[in-house]
Amino acid sequence: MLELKNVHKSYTLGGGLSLFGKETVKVADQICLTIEQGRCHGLVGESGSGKSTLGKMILGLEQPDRGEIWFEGKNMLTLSGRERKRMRRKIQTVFQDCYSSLNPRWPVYESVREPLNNFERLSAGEEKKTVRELFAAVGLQPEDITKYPHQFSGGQLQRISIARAIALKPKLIVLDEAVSSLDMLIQHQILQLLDELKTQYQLSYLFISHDLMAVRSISDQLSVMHQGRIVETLDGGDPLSSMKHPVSKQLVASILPSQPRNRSKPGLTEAV
Ligand SMILES: Nc1ncnc2c1ncn2[C@@H]1O[C@H](COP(=O)(O)OP(=O)(O)OP(=O)(O)O)[C@@H](O)[C@H]1O
Repeated sequence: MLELKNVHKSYTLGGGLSLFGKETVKVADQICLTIEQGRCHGLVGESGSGKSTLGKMILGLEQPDRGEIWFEGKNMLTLSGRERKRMRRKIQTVFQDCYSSLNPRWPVYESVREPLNNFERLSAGEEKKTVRELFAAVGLQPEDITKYPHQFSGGQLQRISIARAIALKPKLIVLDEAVSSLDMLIQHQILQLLDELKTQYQLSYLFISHDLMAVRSISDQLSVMHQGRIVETLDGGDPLSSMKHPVSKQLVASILPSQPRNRSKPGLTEAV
């Protein structure tokens, strides 16, 4: 359903006035990645490895320097503006910071209806009914729609961000650190909700996180990123025991086991 073919992206750091001149950083290097319909592809890697940039290129918020991004049989990078807009509604996102998608001065109803208002022609009554249904789908009460963001907990706000993301019945959702700011229990509940919605709406996810355990718990496939490259992709089985690349093993080693005595020592960097 989504396929990235040999995608490259670099950023040039340092302006013309910089004492150190310009430096080019590769954030996507020969990226090939496939996400099938109804499946969750997890993307894990250390901070700065290029995960978010990859998500932004899929969302059309950043342009690759080279390569192709195919979605439902069309190369997104060669579409006309109108066609791209039509396709883009099928790819939505949920970020870590739910405040960025929810206007603190609006009742949450306004934030969730915004995409419907932009893309669908619904009457006021239909719109309200749809928003109420979306709230129920993410486990919130229909009467919550009149409240403001400050009246919700972090977990409830993330449910509202998810309601907004599924409002246009997308095919793919890019979840960028979507559960990272939540405590373990709420994280578990949101992951469970995402899993249920995946089945209910036949959704595909790109689930980006630095948290290997969260990625492992929801993903059907898992890729490890390091310095702009995908160094390993695992499909099926327990990724923790099948990982072979030194970077992946280092990620596994960095998970704190419940018994401190069993913690492995980090320090695989020299093998990378
Ligand atoms: N707009 C930009 N201009 C210049 N450099 C950028 C820009 N966006 C990201 N970068 C750099 O690109 C690299 C990859 O960033 P990116 O946010 O994609 O990594 P990440 O793996 O998602 O990290 P994190 O887990 O910390 O969010 C980093 O070195 C970052 O500083």
